[in-house]
Amino acid sequence: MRDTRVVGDADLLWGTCCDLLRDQVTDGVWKSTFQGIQPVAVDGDRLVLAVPSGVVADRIHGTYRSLLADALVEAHGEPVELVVEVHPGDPAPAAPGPAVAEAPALALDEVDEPPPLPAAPAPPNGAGPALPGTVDALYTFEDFVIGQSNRFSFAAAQAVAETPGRAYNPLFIYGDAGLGKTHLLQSIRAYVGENYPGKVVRYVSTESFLNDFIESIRLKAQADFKRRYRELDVLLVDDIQFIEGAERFQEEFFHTFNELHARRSQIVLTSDRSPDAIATLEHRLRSRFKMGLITDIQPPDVETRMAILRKKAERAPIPVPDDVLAFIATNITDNIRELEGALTRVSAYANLYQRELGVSLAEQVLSDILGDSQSRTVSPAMILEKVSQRYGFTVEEITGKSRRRPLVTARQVAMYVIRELTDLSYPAIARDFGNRDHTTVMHAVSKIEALMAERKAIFHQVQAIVQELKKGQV
Ligand SMILES: Nc1ncnc2c1ncn2[C@@H]1O[C@H](COP(=O)(O)OP(=O)(O)OP(=O)(O)O)[C@@H](O)[C@H]1O
Repeated sequence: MRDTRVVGDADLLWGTCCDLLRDQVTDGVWKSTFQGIQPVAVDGDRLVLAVPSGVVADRIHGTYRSLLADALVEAHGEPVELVVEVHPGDPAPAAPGPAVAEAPALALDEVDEPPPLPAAPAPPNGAGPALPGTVDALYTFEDFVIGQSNRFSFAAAQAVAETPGRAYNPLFIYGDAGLGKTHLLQSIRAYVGENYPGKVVRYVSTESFLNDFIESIRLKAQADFKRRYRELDVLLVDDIQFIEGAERFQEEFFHTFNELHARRSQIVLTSDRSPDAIATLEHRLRSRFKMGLITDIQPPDVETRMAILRKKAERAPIPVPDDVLAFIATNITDNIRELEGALTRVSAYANLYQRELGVSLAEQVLSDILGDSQSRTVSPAMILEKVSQRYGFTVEEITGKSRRRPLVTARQVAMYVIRELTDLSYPAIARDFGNRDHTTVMHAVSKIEALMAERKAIFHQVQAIVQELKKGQV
């Protein structure tokens, strides 16, 4: 039983500790050991954690003992006595729903310990353990701003979430990068998770799906792979255009699709282009993609941009007046990520320096960016080079595996800037950083966003990198 009197503090302490740990372990270790841990209570300097199995408890007492102790000291300010309880099958209380987290798709060279044992018996609905406050929870239908440009896609996504497998099957949503496709997919996942606790949902990026397929062949575990992707009620596949050129995977996906469709499981696909524009898509797969409903998302008009900013401003560190939002919405026109980045910078600056947030301050903070924001194309290579110059690490170090603290910050800044200034999706960025899991990039982006409002050094580093790139100073 969770002690409700002190559990809030425990969540806070453990959440901070997780932020620190997440940067220091591989994705494999994170998922096999730390992700399923739940804070139970904190009492003075004593923290009680629930772990899903004896195996995880052993790892915490053994291999990760000092790592965890250091993170707890840093999070709490002084040493913490740790009590570990084994709670098999304890569902995550703050999980957004029973949806299955993205398949681990472990790149085996990233795992610095033997492949993990299943951490806990899965609850009947297939729920994976989830952490309070994971970035995915940000994406819900409630947070999605509806406008002319996305109304139809939103309505279709909501319809399939409300009646999975009954409305349109498959639903195929396409549109340029950064216009909200991932947001809609994650919203379906959260909605079904909340409203249909019995249904098994899987969200997966096409790259992870493909990795998983390749691994299943390598490990001769195809039966397991089939079970993971075919025994589902809802399959949500992001960025399906990456299936282009992967012939064997197209064949496999064709059979997966047919089986899911035959059992009336809902399939939702997103892509940066229509099925007809995916060049090397097998004919039979193309016709499957077109047999349900196809919707597209266009760049938002100024009212929608304004409304998106207003929504986003609810999470800003200080209130942002409407005229500042209008200034940003009129000056940044076709890229929602850049729109959000501008708001983050302006509100972070006003918060850090306790300045009144008005249009003139916004103009000042964004002056260099606004000059030619539409014209200059910034590539990931240029961003990595710039981050490398500023932090004094080589590009190989920044995209590599070492988890030394200053290097991790440089890496997270690079991920943040790439996400904001280029069209690359989370999985595509993750691939450029040594085939990491895309959730690592999501985590880095939200972490840097938060740090910009708290630490002047980080704010100025990001600001300088973005401005210099925009001015073409490579
Ligand atoms: N209509 C909207 N309302 C609120 N936020 C939005 C909307 N559209 C996009 N966003 C936000 O813009 C950002 C980019 O959206 P998202 O990642 O879903 O784009 P995408 O189309 O999946 O692009 P990519 O495939 O490149 O990742 C996210 O932070 C998302 O929450």
